[in-house]
Amino acid sequence: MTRSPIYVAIDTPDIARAREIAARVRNHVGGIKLGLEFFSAHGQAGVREMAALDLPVFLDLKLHDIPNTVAKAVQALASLKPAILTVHAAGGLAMMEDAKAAAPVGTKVVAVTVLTSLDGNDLDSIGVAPDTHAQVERLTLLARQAGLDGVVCSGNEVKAARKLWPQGFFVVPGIRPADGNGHADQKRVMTPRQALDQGASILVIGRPITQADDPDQAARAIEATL
Ligand SMILES: O=C(O)c1cc(=O)[nH]c(=O)n1[C@@H]1O[C@H](COP(=O)(O)O)[C@@H](O)[C@H]1O
Repeated sequence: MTRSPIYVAIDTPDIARAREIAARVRNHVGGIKLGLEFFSAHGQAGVREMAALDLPVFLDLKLHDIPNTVAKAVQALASLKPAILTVHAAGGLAMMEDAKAAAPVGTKVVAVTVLTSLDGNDLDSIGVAPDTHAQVERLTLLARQAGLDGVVCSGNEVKAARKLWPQGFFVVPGIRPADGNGHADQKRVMTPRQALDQGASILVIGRPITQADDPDQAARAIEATL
């Protein structure tokens, strides 16, 4: 049986709730994603507890600092052996190279390009040319040059990015089912089916599953569209 491409983003500081969601959706997802909210509340002990549920763990800490600091942080996380670990591509080439060198064998290190919560106006406001496509493409090439495994981008850019890096691993968040209500803080969104068709390797889906009355049913319904 091939694994589902869905990683469910378990964004909660409540570990009992995190365990409950993971247990309920486990047959309809390929893994769980633990990010800043969960890690800030529970740290490595919490990640180990969730890893005991025996689903691949995507540790999304979006590391972004000078190369030495990021490399040492990756070393400090290495014993967790996450399936996937994130850094920010905007940290630059040397930071990404050093992050990859410090990561355990078997951990995919992927770089966040342009957050899915940003649009062209947001890029302009931080002094970056207001073209999300061009910026994603540029950072994808940089991540490739650094020897990373892939990048994180929205479904809108994944086709163009994959063209630049056919063997890359493409993580796509900002996923909203067609019948869902509201994008919340996400600006560049796409349906699960479209994102896969455009070249996503995996889909990161949080609130459409975790905030549903029945997370298992929500995951199942999304899986049925794939
Ligand atoms: O790296 C990520 O996973 C990520 C990158 C990005 O550009 N946008 C983005 O939303 N994410 C993460 O994907 C998840 C999206 O959650 P929902 O909007 O609830 O589906 C969150 O855990 C975010 O931290």
